[in-house]
This record gives sequence, structure tokens and C-alpha cells, in this order.
Amino acid sequence: MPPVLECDSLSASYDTTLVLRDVDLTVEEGEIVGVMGKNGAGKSTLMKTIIGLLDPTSGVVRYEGEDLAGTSANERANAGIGYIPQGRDVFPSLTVEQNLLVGESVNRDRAHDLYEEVYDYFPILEERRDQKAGTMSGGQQQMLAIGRALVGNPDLLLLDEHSEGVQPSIVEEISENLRELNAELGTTVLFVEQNLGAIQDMADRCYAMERGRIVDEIGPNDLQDEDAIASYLAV
Ligand SMILES: Nc1ncnc2c1ncn2[C@@H]1O[C@H](COP(=O)(O)OP(=O)(O)OP(=O)(O)O)[C@@H](O)[C@H]1O
Repeated sequence: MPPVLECDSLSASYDTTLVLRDVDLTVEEGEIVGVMGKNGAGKSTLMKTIIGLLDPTSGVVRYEGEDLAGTSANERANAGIGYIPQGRDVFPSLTVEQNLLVGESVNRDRAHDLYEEVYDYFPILEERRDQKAGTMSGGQQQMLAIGRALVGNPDLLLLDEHSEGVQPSIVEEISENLRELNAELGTTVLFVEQNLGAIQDMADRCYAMERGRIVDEIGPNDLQDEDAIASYLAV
């Protein structure tokens, strides 16, 4: 079976500024893989290039063995890639339930809706289903953004800094829920982060990114060694 996701010599730029440089990474089915790096390292750019919001200047993104070149972000979502952008981007004037309905539109298996699972992982979303998303806390909005991707029934979740602007205890809760849903639903996860705790709580293994390049790969044994990874983060 091919890896769920493969980036092969992936480079990307904004106008003439090259930001992502020759990135090679692989995510196997069922893994939770992190990419860590400081502000400006290129993590969001990597995510945008994988989901198709930014065209690579060179290199390839393969999803379940297929080259994604020429496919739109929408087509990638329809193929089973769920994307949770930095800053969450929930629709503030829609209710929780309406936000989830938008996410469900890409579910390929309409017979199996995932609301029950989402409400199990994030009970606050069920409690607040009729509340406008914009009135909720940062952590609750993050849960909603994850829930909105999940009801689309993704095989792969791309998460861009889910810890940002969220209080530490809630970051921990979200990370734990993501691990649970990875184990129970089998959803593969690629996340980018600069939060040490979130990386240690979530990742099976991790890549380190500096100035748009992958400079190290950290296996499970070294992930709990703060000294081994702190230099890649702003800690
Ligand atoms: N739309 C854009 N146009 C031009 N340059 C950009 C754009 N977005 C990001 N950049 C630049 O690309 C580089 C990488 O940014 P990126 O957002 O990918 O980093 P990041 O690792 O996600 O950082 P952060 O944690 O701050 O989000 C930075 O130098 C940034 O200024």
C-alpha cells in the first residue's frame, strides 16, 4: 500500500520568494506525524501546498499514491483530505451545527454521518449546537474547526497549529481527543506546530523544519527528550 501522503522534493514560493525548499516527507496510514518549526519556518506554506491553495514551483504531492498536480483544494477535500487552517476559520455568524453542515458536504459516504462521533469527542459542540460560532472561545472554535473537518469523513487530517490562541489545558484536551479519534476512526494526521506540549502529546514521530527545509527527523524515543527538540522551537 502506498503512503497516505508523500511530498517529494516539494518547493513553493510567494511571487519570487522561495519559501518551501525541497521538502521530502512521508505519512503512512494511521500515523500521527508532526512538523515542528519556529515562526516563519514555512509550516503553513507546507500545509497550503499540500491542500492545493498554493501551487508548488517544483516537486510532487502524492495522496494515496496519486499525484495531486492540477487538482483543486476542493477536489482534494472531496478525495478525503480534511484541512484545519491556522486561525481556525470557522464561519462566525453561523451556528455550530451550520458550520458542521458545511463540512459534511465533502463526506463521500453519505450513509454514514459522523455527527455522533464528533459530539462524542467534543461534547461542548452538541451542547452549543445552536450557538453562533463567533461567540465561542478560541478552544471551542478550534474544536469546531476539527469537527467540521471530521464530519467530511477524511482519511487524512491536516492541522495547522491547533494550539495557537488556545489555553494549555484545552490544547491538552484537544490533543488527547485527536489521538483517540486516530486510534478509533483510523484517521491519519499530519500536523504542524511550534508548541512543545502539543508535539509531545500527539506525534508518533516528527520532522523539524527550518527556513523552509526539513533539517531533522525525530523518532518516538527522542520526542520526549525536550533538549533534543527545543532548539527547533521557540522555547
Ligand atoms: N502570502 C504570503 N506572501 C508572501 N510571503 C508570505 C506569505 N505567507 C507567508 N509568507 C512568508 O513565508 C515564510 C513562511 O511563512 P509560513 O506562514 O509558512 O511560516 P510558519 O512556519 O507557518 O509560521 P507561523 O508559525 O508564524 O505561522 C515567512 O517568511 C512568511 O513571511
